[in-house]
Amino acid sequence: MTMKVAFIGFGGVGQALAEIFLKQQKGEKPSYGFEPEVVAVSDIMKGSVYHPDGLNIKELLSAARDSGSLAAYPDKEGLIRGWDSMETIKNTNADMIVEVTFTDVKTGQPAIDHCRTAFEHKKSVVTTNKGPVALAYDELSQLAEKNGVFWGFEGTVMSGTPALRLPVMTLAGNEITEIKGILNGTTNYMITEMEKGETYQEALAKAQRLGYAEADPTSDVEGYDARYKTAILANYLMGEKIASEEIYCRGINDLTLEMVQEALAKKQKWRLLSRLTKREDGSLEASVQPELIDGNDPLAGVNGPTNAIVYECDLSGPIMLTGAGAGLIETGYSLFIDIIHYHRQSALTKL
Ligand SMILES: NC(=O)C1=CN([C@@H]2O[C@H](COP(=O)(O)OP(=O)(O)OC[C@H]3O[C@@H](n4cnc5c(N)ncnc54)[C@H](OP(=O)(O)O)[C@@H]3O)[C@@H](O)[C@H]2O)C=CC1
Ligand SMILES: N[C@@H](CC=O)C(=O)O
Repeated sequence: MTMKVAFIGFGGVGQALAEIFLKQQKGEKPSYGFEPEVVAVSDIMKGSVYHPDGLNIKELLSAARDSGSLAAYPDKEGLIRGWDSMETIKNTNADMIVEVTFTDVKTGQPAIDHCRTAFEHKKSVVTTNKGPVALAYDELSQLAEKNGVFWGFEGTVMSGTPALRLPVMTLAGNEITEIKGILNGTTNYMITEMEKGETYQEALAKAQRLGYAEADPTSDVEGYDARYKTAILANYLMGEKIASEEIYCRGINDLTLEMVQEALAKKQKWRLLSRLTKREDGSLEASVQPELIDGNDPLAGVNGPTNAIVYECDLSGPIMLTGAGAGLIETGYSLFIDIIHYHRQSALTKL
């Protein structure tokens, strides 16, 4: 089955998913029941192209990478240029919108409007953008359901590591009473580099070069990115509504090389930890802050952009999941997981 896809935003993560589609087209990956046809890309700086019969993925990637502009994408009869994100969502024949614009930690926009418009036009969405899930989960999930379309957001927490689908699907039947984890790749990478002797600024610059950091890295270092992910876990996994701003939040911006080295000398480590605990009355206590942990703690062994999460379950006991927390291919893969699940789900409902 052909799936017509439109990319809204075409930065590192969007391009990584396009690479995976290219592998699928070349037969280097199985079809998993669908053939992706990229019909549109709309990016605020790189420009926009649309062709109802599909675009050439290799040429899209070359244009974006070699010249930084889709103006370099070859002309073809029927090609439309210049549609902004909303025009692309509303007017193209795409049935799957890949929303991969930047995460805005204050308003969640324009991504919330992108999702809302897609659902109102009966188009499915996969996204790695944390804003819509952290700030508008109830409204958007109801809108998607009302319009009979799919909304996937696995990559919003721990990129390609299935931190959302694993507890919902595989740990079904448990009550999750507590979650703790390292949920930001940039800061964990920075702390690990500081353990090796790099300064805070050197470590941040490297994390940015490697594609781990947000467009505005203040979100990473001041803890807001981890706070968003903590809100997503609360809303989606623990069934308790908690607004992102209700979560106590302190980042790693006060952590110095000396503090990190001093901890190491005492066989301890600093880690930016997110915590969610269910109180007796069912409400949640939530925080994000740097914590000093013992060198023997399993979370102390989680290094670099790798993240980890521990789910305290009433029946199975604690389950720890560890894997990539950031990274372009890994996050592009998270979108691919969502799309595969969407196709499996659609196939089942047709039975
Ligand atoms: N990188 C990672 O490891 C992870 C990223 N994420 C999330 O995935 C999303 C994408 O990340 P990433 O690809 O790394 O980020 P990038 O900054 O590389 O890409 C975002 C792209 O969206 C474009 N854009 C911004 N606003 C608009 C708009 N209104 N309409 C169309 N395009 C727009 C940007 O344009 P320009 O830059 O030219 O202004 C840029 O090309 C983010 O929300 C991020 O939080 C989630 C998990 C991990
Ligand atoms: N900037 C984020 C990217 C993934 O969400 C991080 O470093 O974790």
